[in-house]
This record gives sequence, structure tokens and C-alpha cells, in this order.
Amino acid sequence: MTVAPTLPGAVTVRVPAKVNLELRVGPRRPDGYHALATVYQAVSLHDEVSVARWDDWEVVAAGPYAERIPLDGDNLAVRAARLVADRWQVDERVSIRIDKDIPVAGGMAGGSADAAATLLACDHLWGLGLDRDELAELAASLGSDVPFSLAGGNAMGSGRGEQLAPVLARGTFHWVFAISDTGLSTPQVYAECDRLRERDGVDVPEPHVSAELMAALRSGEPAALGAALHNDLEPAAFSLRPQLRELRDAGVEFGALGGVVSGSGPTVAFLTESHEASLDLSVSLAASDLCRDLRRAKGPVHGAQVVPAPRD
Ligand SMILES: C[C@](O)(CO)[C@H](O)COP(=O)(O)OP(=O)(O)OC[C@H]1O[C@@H](n2ccc(N)nc2=O)[C@H](O)[C@@H]1O
Ligand SMILES: Nc1ncnc2c1ncn2[C@@H]1O[C@H](COP(=O)(O)OP(=O)(O)OP(=O)(O)O)[C@@H](O)[C@H]1O
Repeated sequence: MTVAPTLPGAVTVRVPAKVNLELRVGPRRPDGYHALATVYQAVSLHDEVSVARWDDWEVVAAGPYAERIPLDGDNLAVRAARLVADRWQVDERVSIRIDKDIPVAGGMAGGSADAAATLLACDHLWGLGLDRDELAELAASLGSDVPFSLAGGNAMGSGRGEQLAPVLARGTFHWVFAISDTGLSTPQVYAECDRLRERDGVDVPEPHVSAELMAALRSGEPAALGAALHNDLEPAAFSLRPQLRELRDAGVEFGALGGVVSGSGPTVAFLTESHEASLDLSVSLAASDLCRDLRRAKGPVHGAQVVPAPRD
């Protein structure tokens, strides 16, 4: 996917987007985060992040969503590189190149993916030999979704989403992602969730993943998984962006096995029976004019991985 040359000696990491198959949001904790019980799946929309020695911190971006990400110290990839350098006292700076194919602020962990990729790339570039736990600890300090971007596959997330455990799963699933032209802010969606719960006097229990979802993943049956998809942030995303409900309902009417807002939205994820069914659904959704862009993907896929350097 690389669309422009990378610097000599660069280490490149390929990293996937995610969808939350189930997202249960518990009470707001004293630190401002919410207790979560979630099941993540990594899907085949990828960013590629290349890191090379440079005389200053620098980030450049390419790809369909590149113009929407910050190119200064706020970029999560730059924050990740500086964190590794500070922690292991590496007196070097890097140029980071992001080939961005994951929608920005779409609820698919795009920034988290770039942070995870940068951690792994810097580890390789600087020969630090960090183990899985050290990388996971750095990842969690950068964001709740970052550990999963490193891990990939299917995984259960607890705590604020950063504590991962394996899940038993089989099969490959075919998705259509309906992408909006403006993002939603993750903190705003959580705040709207709190507001709606307070308004409605909802008693919020400790969150648990449902037995139905776990059984669906074990069976590998798309119809069972489609019926089990669930996101507690969906009412908040619908409240902030009412047209998303119409989009979700249209996809299900057009034959999706299930439709759910991905993470904090506004991307809506539709599960289909097969690759062919995902093509059909894309055609119907495109004709409906309810979203800006449609992407097909399969899951689960690997987490962040170093791309072997081409041989001369
Ligand atoms: C919506 C999800 O994508 C579902 O996986 C994640 O919960 C969001 O993960 P993320 O983007 O990595 O979020 P972080 O960077 O850790 O947190 C951003 C903000 O989201 C809210 N946040 C996030 C995670 C969490 N368990 N509770 C929260 O309330 C907080 O306002 C926090 O300040
Ligand atoms: N490398 C990056 N890639 C994408 N967004 C970044 C990056 N660095 C910082 N950001 C900023 O982070 C914010 C969230 O973008 P991101 O694409 O991570 O959202 P998201 O996919 O909804 O996240 P999540 O699903 O983890 O909640 C945006 O305002 C974006 O400008």
C-alpha cells in the first residue's frame, strides 16, 4: 500500500483497524474512564507506519484520510516514539511516515493503530528487544485501544479496555464499514452516554460480555455473531448523529446479518454472510446515499507486524 518512498534504513509496521463486536460500558470510574467489557476483532483495513532515524521529530502522512490527522507533537505516533526514546534513554529522533487507510475519528482505533505500530517500529529500529509485556504497558499508557492494536485477532478487553484476554473463536467474518465524512470525538460520545443514563435514571451495572456473543464466536456462524453484536455507546452516537440510526437500519434491511456502530462511531459496521454478500450490501448502501464511503474487510487479522524489508 506504500504510496511514497520511505527513508533508507526505515522499519515499516503494518497495523489493522478494529471493531468492537460487543461493547458494554459500566460506571464512570473516579479517574474519568469507564469500566468496560468488550470483545475486539482486528479487521483488514491497515495503516503502514515507517520509522527512520532523522535529525528531528517529524511526521508525514499519505492516503485518503491523511489530511485529517495532526502533524505535530499531538500525533499519537510521535507521542509513542518519544515515549520509547525517553523511557530507554535513546538519544535519537525519528521521521515517521504514516500511510493512512484507517478512517480518522471513526471508532476504528486509527490513532491507536499508529501508536502501536510506532512502538513496535521503534523497538526494532533501536534494537531494544522489548518483550510483549513491556510493549503492552507502554501501549496502555498511550490509550485504551492501543494494546489491542498491537495484539490483533479477537480478544476480550476489560479495565478501561486495555487489559486483554484471549477468546475462543473460529472462522473468518466479512464486514462492510459505512464511513461518515465527519468524525465523532470519543470523550464526547462517552459524555453523551453518561448524560443519557443520568437523564433516564439508568442503574449502571458492572459490565460483562454476553454468553451469546462468546458462543457465536466459538461457533464461527456469521448469523449468530450478527445477532449478538451490541454496543452500549450506540444510543449516544445516535443522539449526537441521528442519521446513523437510519444508516444502521438501512444496512440491516438490505440484508446484513447485523449492524452496529463501531466503538464510539460514527462508522457503522455491517456483518454479512460471505464475501459475495458484502459486495451486494456495498452496492445497495452506495445507492442509498446514506454514507460517504464504504469499505469491505475481513476479520480477524493479525495485530501490528513488521513488514520485511525488500531484498536488493
Ligand atoms: C470507544 C473505544 O474505541 C472502544 O474500544 C475505546 O473505549 C476508546 O479508546 P481510546 O480512543 O484509546 O481512548 P483513550 O485515548 O484511552 O481515552 C479517550 C477518552 O475516552 C473516554 N474513555 C475511554 C475509554 C474508557 N474505558 N472510558 C472512557 O471514558 C475518556 O473520556 C478518555 O479521556
Ligand atoms: N496518528 C493518528 N492517526 C489518527 N488520528 C490521530 C493520530 N494522532 C492523533 N490523532 C487524533 O486523534 C483523534 C481520534 O482519531 P482516531 O482516528 O484515533 O479516532 P477513533 O478511531 O475514533 O479512535 P478510537 O476508536 O480508539 O476511539 C483525532 O482527533 C485525530 O486527529
